[in-house]
Amino acid sequence: MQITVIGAGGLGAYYAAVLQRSGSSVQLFVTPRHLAPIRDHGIKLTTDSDEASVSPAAVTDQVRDLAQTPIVINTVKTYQLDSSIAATRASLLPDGIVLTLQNGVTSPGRLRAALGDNLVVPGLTGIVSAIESPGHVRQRGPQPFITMGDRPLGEAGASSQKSRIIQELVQRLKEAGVAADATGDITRELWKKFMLICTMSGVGTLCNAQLGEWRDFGPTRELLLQSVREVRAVANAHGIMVTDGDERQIIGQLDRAAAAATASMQRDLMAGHTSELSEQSGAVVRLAAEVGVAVPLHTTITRVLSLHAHRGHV
Ligand SMILES: NC(=O)C1=CN([C@@H]2O[C@H](COP(=O)(O)OP(=O)(O)OC[C@H]3O[C@@H](n4cnc5c(N)ncnc54)[C@H](OP(=O)(O)O)[C@@H]3O)[C@@H](O)[C@H]2O)C=CC1
Ligand SMILES: CC(C)(CO)C(=O)C(=O)O
Repeated sequence: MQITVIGAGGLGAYYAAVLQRSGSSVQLFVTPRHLAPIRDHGIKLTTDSDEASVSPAAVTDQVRDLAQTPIVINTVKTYQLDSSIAATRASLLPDGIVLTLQNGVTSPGRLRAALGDNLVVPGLTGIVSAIESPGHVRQRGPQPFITMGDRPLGEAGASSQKSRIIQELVQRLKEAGVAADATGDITRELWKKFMLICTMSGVGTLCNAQLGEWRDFGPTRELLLQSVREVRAVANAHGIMVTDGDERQIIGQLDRAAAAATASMQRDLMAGHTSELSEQSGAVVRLAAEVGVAVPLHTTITRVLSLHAHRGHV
């Protein structure tokens, strides 16, 4: 099966490599700094137990060179989404699908607005992976997973053609060693992950500490609980049925996560890089305003961290 992956960062290089290695034909669209390393040496994939080099079937940084494929996986960061639209459109067959894997809840709608209806399949991934240098990706920890919608965003009944493509992608990911599935309730799953990531990113950066320190200290643990509750309140006010059980599940995941963990947004802000703040706590604030829900903690996080972003570091 032919699959286009947009972006060769932590997610894109990892998924391009494992899909190509397990027999899919991957076309990889990259920014110029990734082109020569991957074209000349393939993707070097380092995991806790293994090291391999995999050459994608095709790699390019030119939209005009892209072939159309039935599946496009968009892995750029949320603040890079607009710049990736031309390549996403050019690499998609008219009856194909685009899978989004960004953290947050806004990417599927943004891509749908740009590309049109019935193409965009929202998804999320559990993985810890990062680029060591262009062409070299390192994945740590347990087996990655991907959960995706069982139909494109906004499509009422699943069209059999699109359902077939989604099931085929799930199968290809499983063959690549990824725990993949498709669900009829992807919006709820996205919001559950949103509760987790906004808390890790927002409270972690505000505290300027590793997860274990602020999670287990009474006063800042209150912020963890408040953050999860605020995001859930926004979800519920938008009609998304995130439950008490979901809330407990997310708090449990935060409690079990490694004490030394930090979110990528925290690391980005600390390093003075562009961050996903506006699509994490910033999006919580915007989405809360739409439904009249008060989110004082995420408002504070957004305001304080935007100062850090403006200054160039935490
Ligand atoms: N990495 C992880 O462990 C996880 C990440 N996520 C989410 O996944 C998303 C991606 O994260 P991650 O992979 O870590 O981010 P990275 O920054 O590592 O990767 C994004 C890549 O996309 C490239 N890119 C940007 N614009 C374009 C474009 N127009 N065309 C082609 N490529 C482009 C970037 O190029 P350049 O390098 O030149 O900037 C970069 O290599 C984020 O939303 C993140 O929150 C979710 C779960 C886990
Ligand atoms: C879940 C987690 C923390 C893993 O990388 C993440 O998505 C991020 O750092 O942005």
